[in-house]
Amino acid sequence: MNSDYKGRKKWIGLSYALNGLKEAVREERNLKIHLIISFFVIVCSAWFQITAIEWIVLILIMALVISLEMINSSIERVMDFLAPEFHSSIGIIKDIAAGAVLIAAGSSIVIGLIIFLPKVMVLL
Ligand SMILES: Nc1ncnc2c1ncn2[C@@H]1O[C@H](COP(=O)(O)OP(=O)(O)OP(=O)(O)O)[C@@H](O)[C@H]1O
Repeated sequence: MNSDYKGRKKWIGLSYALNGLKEAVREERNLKIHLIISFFVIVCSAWFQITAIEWIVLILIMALVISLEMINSSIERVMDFLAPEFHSSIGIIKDIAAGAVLIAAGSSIVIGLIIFLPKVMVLL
């Protein structure tokens, strides 16, 4: 019975996580943009028949960007809920979270160029 409860709790936890994902996709504009870009990257990767290592690197960086964007959105909501007033400390907290997304997104552009630029050059 105890293990049955634990099993049910695990699935309930997963449904909460999926609910969070659904909410973020529905409400967060930047996340939608990241998802659309990721979709095009996947299509291009399949078209260029990239190697397994290249797939792994792209999947990791896309997952990092999307995850950080969700954490950034979560921090923004926490701050808006706890401290809706305008304050420079709140601004800095939000800016730092947005900076984390910027680092990952910037790295993803560099990785994309390293992988796809030589393949595109061959076509020209
Ligand atoms: N309460 C506040 N006090 C001070 N500055 C704030 C406050 N709320 C937002 N800001 C500033 O505005 C920026 C954007 O914050 P906002 O909560 O509007 O996020 P957003 O427009 O959804 O941004 P993002 O594009 O990162 O998702 C913050 O990074 C911060 O510099």
